[in-house]
Amino acid sequence: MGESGVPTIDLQEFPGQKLRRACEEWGCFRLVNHNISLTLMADMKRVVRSLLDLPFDVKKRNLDVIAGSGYMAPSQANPLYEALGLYDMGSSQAVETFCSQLDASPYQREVIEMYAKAIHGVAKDVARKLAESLGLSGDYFESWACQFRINKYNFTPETIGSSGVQIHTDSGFLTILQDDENVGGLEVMNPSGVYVAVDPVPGTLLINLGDIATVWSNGRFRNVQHRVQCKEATIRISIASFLLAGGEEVEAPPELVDSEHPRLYVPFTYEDYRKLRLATKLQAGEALELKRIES
Ligand SMILES: O=C(O)CCC(=O)C(=O)O
Ligand SMILES: [Fe+2]
Repeated sequence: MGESGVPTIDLQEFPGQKLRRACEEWGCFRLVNHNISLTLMADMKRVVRSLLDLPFDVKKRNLDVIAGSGYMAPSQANPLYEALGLYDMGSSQAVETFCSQLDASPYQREVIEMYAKAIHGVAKDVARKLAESLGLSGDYFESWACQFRINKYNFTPETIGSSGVQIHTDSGFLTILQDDENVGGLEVMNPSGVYVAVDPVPGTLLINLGDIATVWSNGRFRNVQHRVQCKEATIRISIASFLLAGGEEVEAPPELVDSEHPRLYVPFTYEDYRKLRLATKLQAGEALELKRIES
């Protein structure tokens, strides 16, 4: 366990019970022994930083493919935050388009392609282990879409103490976060409902479960609320990869539904859910209440 109490999961062990508890109680955990090389993580961080340093006119060429998937400029809600994004990172065509929009060099393309492939693999591997921890086996996640977002926080001495990204849950199934290995600021809600700082641990990845994980597990897994606060006067960079959902309606597998665990949510498509979150501005998982089956 780290400073904040966030559980640590070793992907090379057979983490079944520990993994399940982490997902039920926290909805997040630190992943160690994940098979992404430290070199690739460091190379990717440098590439991402230089893309986010591009002029505004170039960054805004990174258009939405689905709502909110492209460039996000600093906004009234999150004035210190901007992001570039890519949908779907499992598609080499989409990776190619993203790189072309940003005039990425052949070297930068190569790093992005390698990282996208490797992280997509880890995302599916972790998802499979989550299912196994609930006693399920099978290829649920093979064709699920994966969104990629690189985040920059323009922190300065004047902004210390203010918000970097407001409280939210991630909307998809799970997120793999390569958080800034030097600059802290991420906070997650612990099982007692208190925000705790997640200090950087170089070489590891952080997994956050989102709203779709709660639906898919029929309420067993927690969609962790989190936020980013400015604590240091330094640019902060993070790389988020979101395993979202499949193209069909999202619903808990029948094995997770019985008389003691009646189905909690009406089946819905991820696309509809994403629109619902945007339209209602319910960003912290509350939109799920609108999908609950009345009991
Ligand atoms: O930058 C971070 O550490 C967190 C980013 C985040 O929560 C997100 O991209 O959804
Ligand atoms: Fe998030």
